This record gives sequence, structure tokens and C-alpha cells, in this order.
Amino acid sequence: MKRIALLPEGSVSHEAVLHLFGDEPVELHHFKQISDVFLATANGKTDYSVIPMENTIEGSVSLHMDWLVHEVDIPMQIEWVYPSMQNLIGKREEFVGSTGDIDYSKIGKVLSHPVAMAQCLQFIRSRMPNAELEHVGSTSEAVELVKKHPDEGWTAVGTALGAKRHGLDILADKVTDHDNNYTRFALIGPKPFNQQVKISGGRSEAKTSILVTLPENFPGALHQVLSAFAWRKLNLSRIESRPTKKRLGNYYFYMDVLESLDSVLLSSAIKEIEALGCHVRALGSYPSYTFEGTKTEVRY
Ligand SMILES: O=C(O)C(=O)C[C@]1(C(=O)O)C=C[C@@H](O)C=C1
Repeated sequence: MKRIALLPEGSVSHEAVLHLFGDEPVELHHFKQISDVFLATANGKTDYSVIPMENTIEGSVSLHMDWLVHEVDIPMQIEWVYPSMQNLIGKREEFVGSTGDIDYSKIGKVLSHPVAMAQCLQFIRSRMPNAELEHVGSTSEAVELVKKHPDEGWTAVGTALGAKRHGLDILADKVTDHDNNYTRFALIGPKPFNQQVKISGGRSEAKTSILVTLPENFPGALHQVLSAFAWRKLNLSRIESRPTKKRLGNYYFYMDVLESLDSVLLSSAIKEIEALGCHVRALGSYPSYTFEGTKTEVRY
């Protein structure tokens, strides 16, 4: 049975894993902090780790990208997309007003994962302008803390699964500031994920993630790198610069290419880029699954 490291029970990551594996039995190892999710597989305690990589509203999760690049050397084996449906969670009887509706002025504090909180900031600030906001390691940790602090005016932004697991109520559902809020998750691990994934309706395409570091003092280097992809008609679906952490103003480029690493086109593009003096590191070549047409239901 596959051993999977992920954030705590009831997190968006947990919902996404239930969606990916469906009926297949897997051994879930939950950790409070994403650093421990990475380290579990790095240290061989689990076979794969589940890493939220990118979100519709917040963009890339920089902390997680940095861990993938700087702290561990574990290849990406599969990527899939899952909707991040956030809710305002608490004990209903604590916040209900005389009219029977939620009285938001009774809420003194909102807890959540920073990425989830940012997805709902307009909702929070328009209804609870003075509430204290506190960041924790996951949406489910936020829900757990609310459960442990009854009658103190605490609420959490989190999943329906989290509310259910901790016996709390959904005070307001779908509270993200924009609809269609999706998160891209990566499964990282040393061994290939040789398995047919049954995400109903989801399409898969080949993707390769690479890091390109440009040579110093080479005007137009990025232009030449992009040309190597362009004339081969290789489709880049993402390009982002991140600091190398070695010197202020030094960056590497994180690129997703819609092609398999062992294809003639991509391997020759990489050789050309290396010949320019660039350093190229592959983070993984893997199937990437879309969400279109799939059902959002997971069994709670
Ligand atoms: O806290 C959770 O529930 C997570 O799974 C983490 C995480 C993230 O790190 O981006 C995942 C997806 C959500 O959009 C917000 C938070």
C-alpha cells in the first residue's frame, strides 16, 4: 500500500488526495507543517508527499516551490487539479444573532492557512473589519484550534471535510473572493507513479518542470532560452523567476513545458540551452491531470 505524506486531516490537500486515489486504499501520514510533509518522503518514511503548488487566486505557493528547489531533491511524479472550496467555520450557536442569521460582529478572530486566508480576504474584511487574522499551518489546523477554543469568538476558513471531522458548523459556504478557485497539487517521490489514474473526466497531458539558471553578464540570455522552445513549437505553460538565495538580484527561472523530457524536441532544446552556458535542472516529467468535467464530490 502506498504511504502518502500530506497536511492534516480535513485540509484541502486531504480532499484532493481522496479525489485522486478514489477507492484505492492508501496509508495516509498527516503532518502539521509542510516542511514535515516534504521531509517524510525525503527520509524514506513515506513513498510520496502531496504538495500544493499553485492556486488560481494566489498564484504559486512560494514556500512550497522553494522547498522543492532548495531543501529536497525529490522528483514530481504526477500533478492534478482540485477546487479549493473554502468556508467560514465555527460553532453556529456561538455566532447566531436575534434574527437567526450569523451575527458577524460576534466574530473576534479568523484563523487559516495564509494562502486560504488570502483567497477570502474581501469576504472577511467586508463582514468582519475588526476581526484579528491568524495564520496557521493548514486550514484543518485552524478548524481544530477553533474547536479547542469554544465561546471565544474564534472562527476558521477551511473545508467542509475539516468542519465535519471536528464537529463544527459551516457559518458561510463558498467564501472565496473569486469563483473557480482551483489548486494544482503535485505528488513527489523517488519512484515513478506507475498507475492508471481514474480521475473521471479529467484529461492528462505530459508536462516537464525545469529550472534554468542563466549565465551572468549575458545580455539577451533569456530571449535565447525562450527561442530554443519557440522555434521547436514547444508550449511553455508557466515561467516564473525566483531568487537563487545566493545573491541579491540573482534569479532562476522555473518553467513548465508541455512535453515529455525524453522527447527528441525537449531534450534537444535543453542541450541547446546548456550550450548557451545555462544550468538546467529537471524537477520532474509527469502526467498532469485537469479537473474539467470531473465531479467535486469526495466521500467524507
Ligand atoms: O491548508 C490546507 O488545507 C492546504 O491543503 C494547503 C493549501 C496551500 O498550501 O495552498 C492548499 C490549498 C488551499 O487553496 C489553501 C491551502
